[in-house]
Amino acid sequence: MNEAAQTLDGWYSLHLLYSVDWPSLRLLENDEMETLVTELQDFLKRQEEVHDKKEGSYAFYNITGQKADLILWMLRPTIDELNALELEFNKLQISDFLIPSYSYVSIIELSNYLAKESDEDPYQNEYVKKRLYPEVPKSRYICFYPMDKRRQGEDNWYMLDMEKRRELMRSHGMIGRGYAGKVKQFITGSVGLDEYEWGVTLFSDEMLQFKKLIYEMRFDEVSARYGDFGDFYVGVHLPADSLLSFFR
Ligand code: VOV
Repeated sequence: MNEAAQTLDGWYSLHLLYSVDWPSLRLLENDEMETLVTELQDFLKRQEEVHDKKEGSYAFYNITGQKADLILWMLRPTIDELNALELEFNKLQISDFLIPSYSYVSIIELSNYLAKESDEDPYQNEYVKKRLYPEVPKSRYICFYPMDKRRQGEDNWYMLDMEKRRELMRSHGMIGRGYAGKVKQFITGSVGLDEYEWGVTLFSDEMLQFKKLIYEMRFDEVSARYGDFGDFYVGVHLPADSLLSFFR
């Protein structure tokens, strides 16, 4: 059997995407709208508190285009917590006006392709811990998409030997490093958990940097030959204190 990469697995991840039922929302009286928004703001405040205590993290963005209006991304140590959070969100009044458009279950993942040999327990390494249990930034923009590594005829990622995959991932990493300070990337693995194999969640203060990075990667063999992509979602940060004007 071919050698599988070893993964370090961090927080569980749930991406929830919704479209807003604007015509129904417009029918709400002002006081009803205020109650609904306050309840959602309280939910987001609880997310912020968990984030501050470093017991999880989250992101809330307004999606551009018609595929969805909102993306809520939540990270927690267990899937049970995410399951409970989704239920809590479903019971908020705002959920009566939200139409689910996509969801994605995965886990923050690091592979050992570029890891250095060491006797140290990687889960105790401070750099690794920061990546497995990350603080999601509040950058102005988000870009999220699921993807697979191709398994088609001669182009089968899973049939490449470890050394070849290592070499290819090195080249992938070098391109990514060129965007240090411009784009922050989070890779979540979902083999056996969802339809795609990885989720790519990117943050930047400049939307154009997503296009530049992803375009450059398309010419790299890992993406050019072995990448298959799902739908792309991009959006703008939606701060909790702007929600009343957003929905009204
Ligand atoms: C800021 C950009 C950036 C940087 C620095 C970066 C670096 C790295 C490194 C060093 C590693 C390997 C070790 C690890 O950390 O796991 C990875 C791993 C991975 N990546 Fe990446 N990636 C980036 C960005 C980045 C993008 C934009 C994409 C989407 C590809 C595209 O064409 O749209 C991507 C995909 C992935 C995936 C799916 C994996 C897991 C592959 C697997 O088979 O296991 N990635 N990635």
